[in-house]
Amino acid sequence: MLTKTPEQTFFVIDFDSTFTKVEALDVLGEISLVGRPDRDDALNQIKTITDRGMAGELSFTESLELRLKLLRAHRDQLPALIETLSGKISDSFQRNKEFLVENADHIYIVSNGFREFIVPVVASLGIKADHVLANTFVYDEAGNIVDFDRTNPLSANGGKPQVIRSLQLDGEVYVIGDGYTDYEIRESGAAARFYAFTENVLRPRVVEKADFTAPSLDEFLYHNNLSRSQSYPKSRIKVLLLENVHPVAVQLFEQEGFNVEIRKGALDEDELIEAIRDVSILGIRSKTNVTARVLEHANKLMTVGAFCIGTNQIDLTACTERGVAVFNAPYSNTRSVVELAIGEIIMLIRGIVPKSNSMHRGDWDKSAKNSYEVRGKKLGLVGYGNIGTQLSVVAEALGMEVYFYDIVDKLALGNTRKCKTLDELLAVSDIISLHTDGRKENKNLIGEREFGLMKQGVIFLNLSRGHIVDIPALVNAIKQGKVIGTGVDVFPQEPKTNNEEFMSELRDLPNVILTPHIGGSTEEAQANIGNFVPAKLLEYINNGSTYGSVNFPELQLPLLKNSHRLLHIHANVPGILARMNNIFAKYHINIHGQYLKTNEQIGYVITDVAKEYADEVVQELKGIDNTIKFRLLY
Ligand SMILES: NC(=O)C1=CN([C@@H]2O[C@H](COP(=O)(O)OP(=O)(O)OC[C@H]3O[C@@H](n4cnc5c(N)ncnc54)[C@H](O)[C@@H]3O)[C@@H](O)[C@H]2O)C=CC1
Ligand SMILES: O=C(O)CCC(=O)C(=O)O
Repeated sequence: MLTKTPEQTFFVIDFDSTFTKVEALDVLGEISLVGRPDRDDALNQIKTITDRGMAGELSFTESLELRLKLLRAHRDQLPALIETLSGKISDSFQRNKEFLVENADHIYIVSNGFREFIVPVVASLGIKADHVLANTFVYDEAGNIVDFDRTNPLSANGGKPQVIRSLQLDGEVYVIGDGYTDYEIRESGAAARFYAFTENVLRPRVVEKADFTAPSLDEFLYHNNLSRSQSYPKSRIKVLLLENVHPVAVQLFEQEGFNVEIRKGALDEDELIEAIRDVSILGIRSKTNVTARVLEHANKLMTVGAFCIGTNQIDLTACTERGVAVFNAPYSNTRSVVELAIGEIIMLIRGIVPKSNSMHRGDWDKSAKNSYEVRGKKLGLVGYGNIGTQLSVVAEALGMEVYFYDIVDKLALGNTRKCKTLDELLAVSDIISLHTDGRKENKNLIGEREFGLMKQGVIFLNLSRGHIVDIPALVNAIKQGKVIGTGVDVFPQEPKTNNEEFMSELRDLPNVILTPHIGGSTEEAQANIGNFVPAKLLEYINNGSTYGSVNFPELQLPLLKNSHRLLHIHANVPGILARMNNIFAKYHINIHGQYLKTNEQIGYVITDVAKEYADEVVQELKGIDNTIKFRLLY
């Protein structure tokens, strides 16, 4: 917390890699050296000199001299530099423009860079030109940048403390920067605190020396209890992404300023318990089980994103009881599964797998025996949801007769025929493909009895969930020739990572295509999911919206404007809304908007209120019996 009021505190901010994400002279080099044959070499040299300067191997003046010589820059190139840098302002600075504008009298940019580009870039966030302390270029008559003003203390080592002292600021000085020269201000006594800014670059030597680390400006503002755009700094919110989710998801969370940890494989229950303790947002795919036991240790968990369709790996009831909202991607990979199913059906009905295998052994067996077209064959779909329906459309386009069975009464698309019972579907189909969801009741949905009902020589596919098929029964049916072609993508036990061996009785059986749960693993599907799920999670975190949640009452909320948003999750018992509104009435709170939605387990109440209210309001809302979780957003 600030020991002095903001009026008595001055904020000194570094420019390169702090206010902006980049080092300006590197960017200038990319512009000024365009078309030069030695461009790459010169850019590398510039970077090396910068690093040597930072490591103390060169004096700052020397490093500047050398870099300017290599840059061979011209005054006319500065507008392009300014434009590029303006697009590279650090995210947390952009988010907190209001703070910067409101406190402009107390903010100084102190940099070893150059005023010519710093002033216009920082002006866009309200920083005053006379509060920018930096070097200036010297040009020749033709406008070439040939030198720098050597009388400026910032062109030499130790310049920053010197210029800050010369300002004679009447109050405490807090420095925010990424470099050693920023720490030197504090070391020299010219500042009371140094915050190592690590949003763009983390220099261990600097972090080690800092009084505090600020992964973002939000963190600095939160730490000092100053006005900010985020009620709680995102850098304090930990996101754990498992099972190799697409990099675009990582990028989306990082852009928002979250603290993101990624792991390639799935975690077992004990590993997840260990990893989840301080996690607020968890991202998984199909192999990580989020059990009630895991949730007991997940005190900070707000939301889980299943980067896939199936959510049977998540104990949804336990999540709801604990106020954890779960989201998935119900459509993003459906097309990929459909394409794989169609491909496999054709390969299996033609017996391509054994033919290809014998070719690899050098055998040439050109024959039409047991090879068929799909046209006119009866395809039976068990489960007529998002995948089943798409598959029916594509299969009909190939001339197949499609039948389906679903426990819910579904509209038949095209010429598809609805079967009244599973038995009816099993008996009529030449090819059977499973597309039910993974609910527990579907365990061993297809077993000995069901294989017995199928036609002799049926083709059988399971690309849905492993536990839906009794594997020994399937193995039997294959061995007895009942099933003559099989495609299986999902298994009751799947390896957690690519390093584990796949164990199954289905290995080494004839005309069986085994795939490692990759029905939805295409570049397109994974990129779609990588964008879709974070968007849902961010809407929930930033706005409270639960639209598309698989376990929470769905609320699509308006954007928050000039209000504070109070989010109250409670067990669905009578009287909670009345108790909340009594508290609002007691404290004369002006309500801007209120939204309530319940499901069997919980109620979710969002109240937008005027920004000024007593601290006790939040405490009393949290204290209502049966409250599960409370959050405040602004
Ligand atoms: N192999 C892979 O990589 C992928 C697998 N999947 C899995 O595919 C399956 C289907 O996905 P979607 O079509 O998106 O799901 P969905 O939820 O849209 O459709 C499932 C359908 O199955 C029906 N159903 C449930 N139990 C049934 C039963 N016992 N008998 C008949 N119908 C039943 C439901 O009423 C629903 O219409 C899911 O299990 C999903 O997890 C999804 C994507 C990728
Ligand atoms: O890609 C994955 O990890 C799982 C795909 C899947 O089974 C699903 O989307 O339900």
